[in-house]
Amino acid sequence: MLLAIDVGNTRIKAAVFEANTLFDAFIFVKEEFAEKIEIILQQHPKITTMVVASVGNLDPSAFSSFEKRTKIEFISHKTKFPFQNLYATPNTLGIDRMVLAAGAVLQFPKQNRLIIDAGTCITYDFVDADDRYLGGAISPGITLRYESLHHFTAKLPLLTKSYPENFIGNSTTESMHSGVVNGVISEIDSFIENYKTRYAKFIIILTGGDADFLAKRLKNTIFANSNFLLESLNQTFQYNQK
Ligand SMILES: Nc1ncnc2c1ncn2[C@@H]1O[C@H](COP(=O)(O)OP(=O)(O)O)[C@@H](O)[C@H]1O
Ligand SMILES: CC(C)(COP(=O)(O)O)[C@@H](O)C(=O)NCCC(=O)O
Ligand SMILES: [K+]
Repeated sequence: MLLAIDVGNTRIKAAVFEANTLFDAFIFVKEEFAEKIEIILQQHPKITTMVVASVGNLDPSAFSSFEKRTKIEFISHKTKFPFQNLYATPNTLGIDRMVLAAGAVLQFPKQNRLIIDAGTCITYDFVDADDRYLGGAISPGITLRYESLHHFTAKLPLLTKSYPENFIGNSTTESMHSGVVNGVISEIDSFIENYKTRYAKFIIILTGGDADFLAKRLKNTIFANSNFLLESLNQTFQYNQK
């Protein structure tokens, strides 16, 4: 069994896989890391390998106490990926974005793919049908937008995300919800429309902590899967074993 671990900028996500089947999934913060991994290893003693993709600031030494019990594979820029990377700065490309692109290629062969990861940041990644990774976009995620409205102003409160009742916000809180939530929805819909002017056909994968919240409000047909990064980590590992 394999434990896939995705260290994002807000939370750590982990999932236990046997071949392509996901058995169990966990979400926690970095302060809970050692304790949670210990519990997962006790619950699933057949885990032989941990596969890690990190863009967060968890110190790699956090893994050292588990080294004797399982193999630990860190996905890095040196890992083999199933696409040609056309990013002008491949060494600064987020490992999470590379793993998402790999998962899209392995799960959806021979087609154009747009992957949208609505996490701390919203990332857009495009891999064409010839398996060329072209790049995409990075914008602030939903919670980051609420936090920055509060942090960089004197008068705006810190709100938790909520669907606006009206498009035209008729109070401070409604204006903020409309600005953040309708803003993100408009951004994603309009990015997709923009890709459509360049590519006649592509599949869209939506993932990240806000995927389910956003999926029901988006215009385009989208394949929402909050475990897509973890599944892609498992597949990237298998691809490297071949
Ligand atoms: N319990 C939660 N705690 C924190 N963020 C959450 C939670 N549930 C949903 N979210 C949303 O998930 C987003 C973070 O997504 P996630 O994929 O975990 O980020 P990252 O991979 O960057 O750590 C935030 O914008 C937030 O709105
Ligand atoms: C853009 C990101 C901060 C997104 O992180 P996340 O929202 O998944 O926590 C991460 O992919 C990253 O640090 N990227 C490096 C820059 C780049 O991809 O070009
Ligand atoms: K992201």
